[in-house]
Amino acid sequence: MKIVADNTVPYLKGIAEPIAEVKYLTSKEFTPENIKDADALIVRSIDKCTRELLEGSRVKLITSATIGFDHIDIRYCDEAGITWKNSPGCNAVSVAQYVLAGLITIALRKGETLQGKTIGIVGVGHVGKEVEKLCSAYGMNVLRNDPPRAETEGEDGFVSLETIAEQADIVTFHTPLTKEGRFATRHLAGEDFCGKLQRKTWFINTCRGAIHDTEALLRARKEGKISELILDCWENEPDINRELLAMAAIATPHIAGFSADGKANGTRTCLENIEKFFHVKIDKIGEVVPPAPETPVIDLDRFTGNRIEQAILASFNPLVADRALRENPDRFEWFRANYHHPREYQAYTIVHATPEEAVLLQRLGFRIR
Ligand SMILES: NC(=O)C1=CN([C@@H]2O[C@H](COP(=O)(O)OP(=O)(O)OC[C@H]3O[C@@H](n4cnc5c(N)ncnc54)[C@H](O)[C@@H]3O)[C@@H](O)[C@H]2O)C=CC1
Ligand SMILES: O=C(O)C(=O)[C@H](O)COP(=O)(O)O
Repeated sequence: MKIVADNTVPYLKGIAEPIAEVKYLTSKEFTPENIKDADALIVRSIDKCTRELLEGSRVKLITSATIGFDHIDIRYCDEAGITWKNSPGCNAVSVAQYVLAGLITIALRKGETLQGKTIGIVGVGHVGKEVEKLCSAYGMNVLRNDPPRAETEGEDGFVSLETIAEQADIVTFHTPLTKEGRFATRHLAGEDFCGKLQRKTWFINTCRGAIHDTEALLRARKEGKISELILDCWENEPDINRELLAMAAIATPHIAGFSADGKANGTRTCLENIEKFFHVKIDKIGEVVPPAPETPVIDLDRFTGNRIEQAILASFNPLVADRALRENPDRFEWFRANYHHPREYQAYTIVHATPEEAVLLQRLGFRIR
């Protein structure tokens, strides 16, 4: 069997080699010529799996180490008999931890507390549910919007997008990017939505750039309808809008889902998909694990104030990627390919927590000693 894999999928090299010939390519090298004799492709969101790439190839399976699959032309794949798979939920916790870290960063900067603020979550799937878990545990009120779920499960527990615009202090988007159908999300955060914002909203996009309309966002920010922007996803990545970058409170190069844990989950899922599809056994899958954190113990006595918040930011601080991107916006994709993947809370043990601190930190996912 022959596998062609993106050479920036972490923890993959050497794992499938016992059962397949594996060729590693950069995203640019994903050309019809280079993939034509592959049985399976292991891809990331930067590898566009289009008709142009796939037509005439012998590819039978495309497996993406990502949650999103808007880079795969699924209509063409279905037509051509190519099975495609994403990695549902692989980095959902990572995105939720990014959102909480971003909110804490801004709250500390403004001298405000998040407790008691209302966050509106648009799209309550794998990621949205994790965001809800963390924000509720941290003491925030949650409004949930998910029309496809409301339609199948009933309206209870869900509100309209209009209610979110009017009542939420913070709005965070966690939908897939879809361009057609009743629930299409392209430019969901456009003129209409931004026009309805009532509360000098903090706006977060960590799903896909095109769910917001850049011009509408810029206008809402200038008019004060949006007071804080946390942007991980941008229209036209990697060529991002520089004015929006300058206006964002936190700006990162699409790394919200880039925890080491999430990356390992994505890689493992791809390998499991290959096992199932080709009826093979990849013995080394168990070796796909994230490395231990450099400092696995977080001592709260190290911090003079805001000890819980400082512990959270010690595990992941979005300002590191933010500063790098602002200094070199042209290196958007380079930062993503050369990112130092942080571990999630579960990899850290907290010491010297008071009983109250321990309860909250444990609820967020940290270990306590
Ligand atoms: N920045 C990053 O690094 C990452 C970004 N993502 C993005 O986040 C997206 C969501 O991920 P998951 O939660 O795992 O997906 P999911 O499929 O588990 O959940 C998406 C939810 O959005 C809902 N939805 C669909 N259309 C909607 C609409 N018009 N309005 C409101 N809700 C709508 C769906 O019903 C579903 O419950 C992914 O498709 C991906 O594009 C995911 C991981 C990392
Ligand atoms: O999982 C997704 O969906 C994402 O957006 C990923 O975090 C993007 O990961 P890469 O495709 O850049 O590896």
